[in-house]
Amino acid sequence: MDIKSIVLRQVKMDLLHPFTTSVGTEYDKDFILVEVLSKSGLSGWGESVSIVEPIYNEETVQTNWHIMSDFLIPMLMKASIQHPDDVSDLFRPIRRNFNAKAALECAIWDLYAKENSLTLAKALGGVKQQIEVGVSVGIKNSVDELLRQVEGYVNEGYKRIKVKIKPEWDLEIVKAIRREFPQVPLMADANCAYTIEDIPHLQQLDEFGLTMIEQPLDSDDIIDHAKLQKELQTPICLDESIHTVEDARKAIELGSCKIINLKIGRVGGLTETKKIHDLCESRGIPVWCGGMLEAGIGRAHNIAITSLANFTLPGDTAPSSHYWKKDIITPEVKMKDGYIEFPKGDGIGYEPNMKLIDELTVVSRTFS
Ligand SMILES: O=C(O)CCC(=O)c1ccccc1C(=O)O
Ligand SMILES: [Mg+2]
Repeated sequence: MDIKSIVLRQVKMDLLHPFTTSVGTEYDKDFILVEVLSKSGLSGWGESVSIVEPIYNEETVQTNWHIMSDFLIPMLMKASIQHPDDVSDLFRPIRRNFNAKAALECAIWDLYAKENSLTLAKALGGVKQQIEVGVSVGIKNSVDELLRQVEGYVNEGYKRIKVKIKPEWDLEIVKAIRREFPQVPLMADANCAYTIEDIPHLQQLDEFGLTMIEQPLDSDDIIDHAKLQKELQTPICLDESIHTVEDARKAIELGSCKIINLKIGRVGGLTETKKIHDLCESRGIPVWCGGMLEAGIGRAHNIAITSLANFTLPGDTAPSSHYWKKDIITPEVKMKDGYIEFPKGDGIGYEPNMKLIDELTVVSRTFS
């Protein structure tokens, strides 16, 4: 693969609705778009999931800009890349910084698929034709506000509802949702809001038939997750704790989870995502694709990876209109009866809307 230049753009978009989790509220999104241009005249695109504050993980837009500009891009420009799988090996000397690595690696994957006239899903070894879509519902000001939103999502056809929980916003809301929607596939995501002292409290969730509880305990604690899982009927799904295939292996062997949420950004790219997917498949652990409120480019990568066989649970891959007045790709991602169809075009299969991207760009830098 012959890389001619790489463009970083920091863009800013307003979210249609603020999104609140146990760690904070996002009103808008500043994030980095990566464009890798080849000598053959094609462009591959990637999007970093980092936000301005280091509250989901330790990375931010600024740390990404630094790590990409000063380390990762110089490495890429010097290397000879035969296949996108080479990129994660190339980046290995740089510790962590998973979101930064993933944004570049995703752009290389898109470029590779385009150079070989393949959809990204096909290039990744995907087999599915359409994907089931779930929705992640943030913390609200009142139970009634939450219930009316859930009702709207159920009517729109989402295949699974995920609610954000934290102490004081958990048992009451799950109970209220179950009362009105006894059958809806329901799960809860705590974003690390509990401790091992909360075992008796969390056990009270067992009676509501949740498909899983996502990341109840701290991000770097798979030991206590294993203790908790032994005391809970509800399956634990890990999100923040899993960055590598080795993390996944250890968590599975300890019994820290029964399901894994895969986020391309959190694990440093598509190659590592595939490795974790394959490991989970061989150990009987289902996976699903998480979301980080991505704009269209990141969303397109999420859709492509969800085509792999062991993504058997609905993902947080809601359509563009759930997040944005206008998305940065054409066509926008659409959902019909709770499904997203895969795009047919090469690579990510959606075209970046360059006019809109230029309008939203705060700063850009070209490396050649
Ligand atoms: O993109 C989406 O719709 C999922 C939103 C979501 O749950 C989330 C959004 C930002 C940061 C962390 C998470 C999470 O899954 O924990
Ligand atoms: Mg989560």
